[in-house]
Amino acid sequence: MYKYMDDSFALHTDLYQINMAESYWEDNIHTKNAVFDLYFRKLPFGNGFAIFAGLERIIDYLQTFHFSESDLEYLRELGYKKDYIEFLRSVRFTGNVRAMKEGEIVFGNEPILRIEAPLIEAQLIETGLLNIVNYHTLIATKASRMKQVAGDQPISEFGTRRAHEFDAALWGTRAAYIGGFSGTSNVRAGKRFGLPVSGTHSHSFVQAYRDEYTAFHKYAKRHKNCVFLVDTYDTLKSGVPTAIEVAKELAGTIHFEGIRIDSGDLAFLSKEARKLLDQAGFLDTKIFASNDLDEYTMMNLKAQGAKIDAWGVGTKAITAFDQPALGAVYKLVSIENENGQMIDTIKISASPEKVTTPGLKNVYRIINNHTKKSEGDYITLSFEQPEKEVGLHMFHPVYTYIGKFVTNFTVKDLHEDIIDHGALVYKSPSVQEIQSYAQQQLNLLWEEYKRSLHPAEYPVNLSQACWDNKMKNIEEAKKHNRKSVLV
Ligand SMILES: Nc1ncnc2c1ncn2[C@@H]1O[C@H](COP(=O)(O)OP(=O)(O)OP(=O)(O)O)[C@@H](O)[C@H]1O
Ligand SMILES: O=P(O)(O)OC[C@H]1O[C@H](OP(=O)(O)OP(=O)(O)O)[C@H](O)[C@@H]1O
Ligand SMILES: O=C(O)c1cccnc1
Repeated sequence: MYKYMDDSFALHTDLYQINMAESYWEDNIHTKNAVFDLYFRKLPFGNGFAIFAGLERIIDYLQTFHFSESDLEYLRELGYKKDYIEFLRSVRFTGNVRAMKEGEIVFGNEPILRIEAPLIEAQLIETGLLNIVNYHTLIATKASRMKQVAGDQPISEFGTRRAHEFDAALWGTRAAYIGGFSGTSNVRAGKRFGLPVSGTHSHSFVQAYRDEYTAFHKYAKRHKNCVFLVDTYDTLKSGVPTAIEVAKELAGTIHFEGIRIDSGDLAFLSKEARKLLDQAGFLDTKIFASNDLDEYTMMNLKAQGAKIDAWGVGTKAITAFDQPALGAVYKLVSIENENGQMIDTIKISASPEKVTTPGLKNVYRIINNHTKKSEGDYITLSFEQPEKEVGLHMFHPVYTYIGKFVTNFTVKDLHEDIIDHGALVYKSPSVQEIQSYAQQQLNLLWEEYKRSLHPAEYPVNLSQACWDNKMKNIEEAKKHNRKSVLV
């Protein structure tokens, strides 16, 4: 139907990247070494932290990066010249990637990924990287807010039908699992990522058999573990009593795992349903709740004493309903000059939080040996060795008078080597490992940073050298550009 095959991700980018790349190539600066930082500025959902996700997909994207024949043909049709197109044919990602592990707890203004690569390569991958990190990290973070409320109770991911198309459903499900969900209803995600899959049944199933008694019996005939949906007609007068009746009739042949309530007053109905189940002797039969749930409704239901044991969450998690974008950015922080030396670069802005932090940098988590809790994150220039310091002066990067002197600490380098000169040097963990890594890392945080409402601001500090370098770059940028917006 369409003229071209969709057979690579190289054109999954903005046109301006292809145009800038052409100028770099024409000007013969395309092979200059460049360093870009990928980070977001502001935590989403008013949360006190975010959970990084998406690295596995990034690795795949970078490892397979190439322009296919149909990509090149299309670029020819758009009017790009033959010599540039011939050059693009050979482009692969040959640079270095240092990144946080998936499941890492991450905060604003710290590089999640650091790309060091020939300028043209680093430029061409910007849009793809941001597209991945922005969505995966947003969903993992949203899911973790719900997990905070659910505690030990399982949350099933039900969102595929409401997600923004196929990719978002598949990878969003994975991200939700990383954030703490217990499994998914998406069978493809189960197959692809090894996620636990589970399911109940729908209202249409009951409607198809007309009455609940027949529907539950038919379901039980082929399925040992039964969670009956009880709200098709009347939850307390019909759904729950019928589920109990069928479970009693089939005692010994099925496991009456639970009932699901999907409408009405979930607090009231779950409490009444619990009474009915207990009276019938089904003390271990669980009550599942679903229906447009999010962390606020879940918290409220708990506060009302709802007798809910497990949650099904779709729309509000998979679409990051209350904040649809993370706003991660990708900024050039250093580039090779005509003499082959790396020079730092800066983007100035009137708002201090938008001024970039120049230089090749590392990010460390400073863990207090006594409390085993994090004192904050510490961004240094790459030559610094904070692990060798006896004390660190950690201060706010904008309000520099806010600070502390930290001793007796352990330094955790938050970046791992992922790709080295184009070669993969990192083995992606399983999603289960990533999920438990995220939960473990949260233990490093004081509760003040983890509460879902008005959390305290976690310190993300610059080392003195990094801060001095930033100030020097600001001064130089002002000198070189008299029209600078910064006065
Ligand atoms: N006790 C409760 N406290 C707070 N929110 C609740 C409570 N019970 C249900 N909700 C939430 O209220 C929202 C709307 O539920 P409501 O009962 O108005 O519609 P509904 O049950 O979906 O109706 P429908 O029958 O059309 O599906 C849902 O997000 C649901 O999760
Ligand atoms: O409410 P969400 O958090 O988005 O979770 C997904 C919803 O999808 C289903 O409803 P739907 O009305 O689509 O189908 P059903 O007939 O199975 O209830 C399910 O019952 C959930 O309510
Ligand atoms: O298994 C379920 O109960 C389910 C799956 C997807 C959407 N809503 C419910």
